[in-house]
Amino acid sequence: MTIPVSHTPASHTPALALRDITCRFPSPDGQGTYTAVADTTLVVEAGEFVSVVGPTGCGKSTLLNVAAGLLAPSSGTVEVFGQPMAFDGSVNRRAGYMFQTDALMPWRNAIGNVVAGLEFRGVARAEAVERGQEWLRRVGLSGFGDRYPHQLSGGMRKRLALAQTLILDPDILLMDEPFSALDVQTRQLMENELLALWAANRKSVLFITHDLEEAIALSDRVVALSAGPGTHPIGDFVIDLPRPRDVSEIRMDPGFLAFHKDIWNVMREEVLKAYARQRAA
Ligand SMILES: Nc1ncnc2c1ncn2[C@@H]1O[C@H](COP(=O)(O)OP(=O)(O)OP(=O)(O)O)[C@@H](O)[C@H]1O
Repeated sequence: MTIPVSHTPASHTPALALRDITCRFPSPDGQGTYTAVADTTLVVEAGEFVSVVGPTGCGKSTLLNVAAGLLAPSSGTVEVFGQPMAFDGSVNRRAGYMFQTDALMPWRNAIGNVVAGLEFRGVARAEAVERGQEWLRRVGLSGFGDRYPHQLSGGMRKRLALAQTLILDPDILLMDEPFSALDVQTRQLMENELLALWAANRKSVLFITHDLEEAIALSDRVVALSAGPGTHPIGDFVIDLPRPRDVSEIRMDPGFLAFHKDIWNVMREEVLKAYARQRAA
């Protein structure tokens, strides 16, 4: 007998759905509360690459932390593939993370870093190493397995961190300005590598960046946020530029320039507001 698992086709269930999220923090003077994010709904469909852009300090990382299960919103709900997130101290187990600063362990060599997550999950050493070598190959680091993080360049460390995240085969990738510390050329190489890996095995991606060009070059959709307080989406743009994309070539595409103009028109005032507030603080 065949038991139906679900009546809802998987493609109709978003990978990630943040609904009516508000996040308040104690205000810096300790006298009241600061509403960083207000009534924000953000949905990432299965297999979709969504970038969130917004002025500095607007609440991008706050939203990512909510999606990761690391921060309980003051109000609102989060669903991961249709399952409500409990915010009971457990993180979003369907997600892998990549932050601005990588999470490499300096005392482990490259292969040791790549397999760490598998080992924590109880995968036998031999199998973990075999899969780790395969991932080092995929990110162009075969032959570097015995190097320690300090012996690798910034770009190599990023590729290692990417392998460390992807080896666990997360359904959702949460990325917070992962390439912002890299020089422009290395950054574009990494962005292309990320797109190639994503195209090979469509994960759902929520990518935070303050760089509008990076957002347009990578994404299926770009969500622009207002300045804080009370940050909320002010624009949602479907980026229907052709794929596969080369991030440096796509920047010359007239369609790219049109998206840049449209989104920047929406963001300009918010960026100026955030800048003025930071100067006044
Ligand atoms: N744990 C916290 N306690 C108090 N205030 C916080 C906390 N986390 C974030 N904030 C405030 O919420 C606002 C949004 O911060 P967040 O880091 O999410 O912004 P961001 O858009 O990621 O910034 P950036 O572009 O500079 O990385 C800021 O004003 C920040 O000071």
